[in-house]
Amino acid sequence: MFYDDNADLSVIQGRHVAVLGYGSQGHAHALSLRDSGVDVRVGLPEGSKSRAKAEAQGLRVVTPAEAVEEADVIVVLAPDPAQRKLYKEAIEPNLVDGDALVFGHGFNIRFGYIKPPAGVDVFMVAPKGPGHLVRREYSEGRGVPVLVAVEQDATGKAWDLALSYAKGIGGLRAGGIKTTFTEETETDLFGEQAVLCGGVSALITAGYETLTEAGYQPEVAYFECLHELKLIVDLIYEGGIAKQRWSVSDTAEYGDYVSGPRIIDASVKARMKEVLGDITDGTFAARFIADQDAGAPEFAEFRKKSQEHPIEAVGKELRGLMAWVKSHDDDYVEGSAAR
Ligand SMILES: NC(=O)C1=CN([C@@H]2O[C@H](COP(=O)(O)OP(=O)(O)OC[C@H]3O[C@@H](n4cnc5c(N)ncnc54)[C@H](OP(=O)(O)O)[C@@H]3O)[C@@H](O)[C@H]2O)C=CC1
Ligand SMILES: CC[C@](O)(C(C)=O)C(=O)O
Ligand SMILES: [Mg+2]
Ligand SMILES: [Mg+2]
Repeated sequence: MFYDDNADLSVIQGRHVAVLGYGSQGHAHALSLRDSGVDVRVGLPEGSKSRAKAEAQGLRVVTPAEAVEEADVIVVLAPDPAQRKLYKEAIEPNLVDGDALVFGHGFNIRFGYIKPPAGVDVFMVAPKGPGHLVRREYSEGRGVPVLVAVEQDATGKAWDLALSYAKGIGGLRAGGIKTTFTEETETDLFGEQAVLCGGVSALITAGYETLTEAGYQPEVAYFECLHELKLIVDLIYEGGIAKQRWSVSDTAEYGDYVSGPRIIDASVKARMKEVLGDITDGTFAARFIADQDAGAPEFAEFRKKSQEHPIEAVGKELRGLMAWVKSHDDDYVEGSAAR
């Protein structure tokens, strides 16, 4: 594990950084690096709706090509499917030997959509958390753990720079782990699909549907299967699964042992292995990129269907009645997954 004492902030402070993209991760990296005393400019296309936000937050915005030309550390934080074209059009023509190309996730390198030239450093600092929380934690003096990998060390100094960058966004306050682009990409895609996003969303929805279809009140089902999850996860975050079992009733703990494995049984684990297989052999990446290249019709349909689920309407109403449950993010539009 790497912590703040293992990195020298002056390394990244001595470079010129271009953050391309100002979404979930882009705004967090750009603002936290700026607050860590680093020279940062943001690269966004003319007409990008993020331009006004970055400027309002005190950052200088230029086009991606101008940003790459000015800088010697180029951070690729546009959406994964947009990175290939961004690289071809704005990054590759303006890269010079000695520059560093930085990623927040290894997708485009792991699946071969981007192939950097030999003379540049290529590294990754991948926060293990959503960008809005990466920024929130940094601002509150804490951090989100990061995975750090060097794919290409052209200058012989890529590790020092990568760790310095990780310190600049607050990642080494929480801890950094050395990894590879392959390990980060495959575990990250698996985690978000099987557990953190796909698995949890499907579990919540199935629980809610089971209760409401049996005639229980939707509001009771929402509190039981969604709202209380945060309170339970807070205990797991603080003290592992054991602490959750320490706080819940013996009735709940016994029911956990009896019924948990009936829900998440060996067949679920077998399907998790299939999901991991689709990730490692490139099936998932190819399906995602093909849909994006076709204008994302499958993605749009998935989003529409999930946003129309009754759990979202019930949740909106109930959250509106709890003054303390409010979004920390001014630009979040209630009920929409789109950024
Ligand atoms: N979201 C997360 O929390 C995490 C993301 N990552 C990784 O970080 C990277 C960025 O993901 P994320 O933050 O979700 O991305 P977002 O979807 O939030 O990125 C959107 C931003 O990118 C801009 N953008 C879109 N196209 C371009 C382009 N061609 N050139 C420059 N900017 C562009 C958008 O501008 P506009 O407003 O005009 O659309 C917007 O500012 C990915 O590699 C992802 O896997 C890693 C860990 C967690
Ligand atoms: C869990 C989703 C994630 O991998 C993340 C926030 O870490 C992502 O790609 O957004
Ligand atoms: Mg992740
Ligand atoms: Mg991810």
